[in-house]
Parts: sequence; C-alpha cells; structure tokens
Amino acid sequence: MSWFLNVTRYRRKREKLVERTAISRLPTKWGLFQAYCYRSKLDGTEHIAIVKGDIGNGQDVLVRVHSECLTGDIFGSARCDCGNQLDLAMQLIEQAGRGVVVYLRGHEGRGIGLGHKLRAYNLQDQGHDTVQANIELGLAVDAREYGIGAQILRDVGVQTMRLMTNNPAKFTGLKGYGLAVIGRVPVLTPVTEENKRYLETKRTKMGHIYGSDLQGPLAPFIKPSVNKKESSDGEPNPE
Ligand SMILES: Nc1nc2c(ncn2[C@@H]2O[C@H](COP(=O)(O)OP(=O)(O)OP(=O)(O)O)[C@@H](O)[C@H]2O)c(=O)[nH]1
Ligand SMILES: [Zn+2]
Repeated sequence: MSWFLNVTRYRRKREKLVERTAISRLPTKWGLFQAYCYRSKLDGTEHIAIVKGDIGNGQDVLVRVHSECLTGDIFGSARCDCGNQLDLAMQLIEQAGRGVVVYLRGHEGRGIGLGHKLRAYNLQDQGHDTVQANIELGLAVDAREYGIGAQILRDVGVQTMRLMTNNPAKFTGLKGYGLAVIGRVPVLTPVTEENKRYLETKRTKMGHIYGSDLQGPLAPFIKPSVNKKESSDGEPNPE
C-alpha cells in the first residue's frame, strides 16, 4: 500500500475528516426526515445523512450505509439491487420511527467510479461476472472505505446500531470509530432475470449473506412469496 493511502487511513481513524455544513427538514414520500450535509475534508465530496426521529442516547439505532449507485438509485437500473435496497431502508426506518441512512458519494461502482462501472457492465454483457469485470479492467474488486461514513454516524449521535446490509465487509469497515454494530438487518429485495447473476456473484464471490436457510443459489429469493413488502415485515433479524 502506498505511503499516501497509509497516511489517509491513519487520518480517517484519528482526525475528524467531515464537517457538517447544513441541516434541513426533508419531507419525503416515506415520511419526514432531517437531511444533514457533510463535506469531506479529504477531497471536498459532499455526503448526506438522512435522519429519522430523535437519535437520543445513540443506542440500537437502525442504520443503512448506502453506496452511491447513480444508475440504480436514480434511474431505476434493474442490473443491481441498490435502488430497491435504498427504498426498503427508507421504508423500514420510517416504520421504526428512528434511524439513519448515510449516503456515501464517491462509492459509485464500489469505488471505481461511474465510467468504469459502465465499462464493467459491457464486460458483463460479454459474459464476465461483476468481479471478473473489475479485474479485467485492472481495477479493485471493491475499493470502498467506510471511515467517512463512520464519522458521519458518530456526528449524528449514533453509538450502537443495527446495520441494514447483506455485506459482512461493512461490519469491519465501520469498526474502530467508537461505533458498535450490535445486529444485522437483511436487505432483501426482488430477484429478477436482470439482476440474478449479479446477486449470485455477490453471494458466491463476495461473501454477501442472503438468508441463513439457503438450499441452493438464491433459493430464498426465488420463492414467489418473497418480495420487497414481505421481506420488510416483522422484526429486524439481528445475528
Ligand atoms: N464495479 C461494479 N460496481 C457495481 C456493479 N453493480 C453495482 N455496483 C456498485 O456497487 C455498490 C453497491 O455495492 P453492493 O456490492 O451491491 O452492495 P453492498 O453495498 O456492498 O452491500 P449491501 O449493504 O448488502 O447493499 C454501488 O456503489 C454500485 O454502484 C457492478 O456490476 N460493478
Ligand atoms: Zn447499483
């Protein structure tokens, strides 16, 4: 790892690298939230935290740390599950009456950026999976880091959280910033012809968890009874 990356990692752990620049009321289609804007002192990127309710003592907060996916979150791309996951997170937090979504910009394409992600899509259309495509392009499979996200969570008052994710790497990424992950809430959204290979690759090659009772690839997903509404029902499912 280069000297620069080592120094950056050191600073992320020890210095406050985000500044809160604005807060506003944000009525949404799910309900009323507060929007907190943060600016990274490392590179000037603006991130947003969407906060529901009173975070209070910061214990046991429902949290989603969402990686930017312009194609999925904004344009409804069916190649991935990002847009549906963001919707589900907002819906679950609204139902809980308390929680935070941190939306990390600069995470586009798992950190490789939009142009590279679209190039990777072309390779996927030629038969590569999402991991092979990044490697073929000479890029990291996953270049994201979560220190900025962790600092934002601390700033809005979170101390312990139930993290909405299927990706265990996020647990590790958020450690060491005075935060504790005390449970995981799965974020399962519908499987379609367009996204099933992508989801399967995340499970088999990237260690993402899609339920504990897998009988075969994506088995819990393809049951007709599992849809976005049902997967959000009931109590969160900490592990
Ligand atoms: N390089 C690359 N990035 C992708 C692709 N599809 C989606 N992404 C990006 O992947 C990021 C989301 O990461 P995922 O691995 O899908 O999920 P995750 O955030 O790690 O895990 P969850 O918390 O369970 O959603 C977003 O930044 C997307 O832009 C792809 O085919 N190639
Ligand atoms: Zn996506």
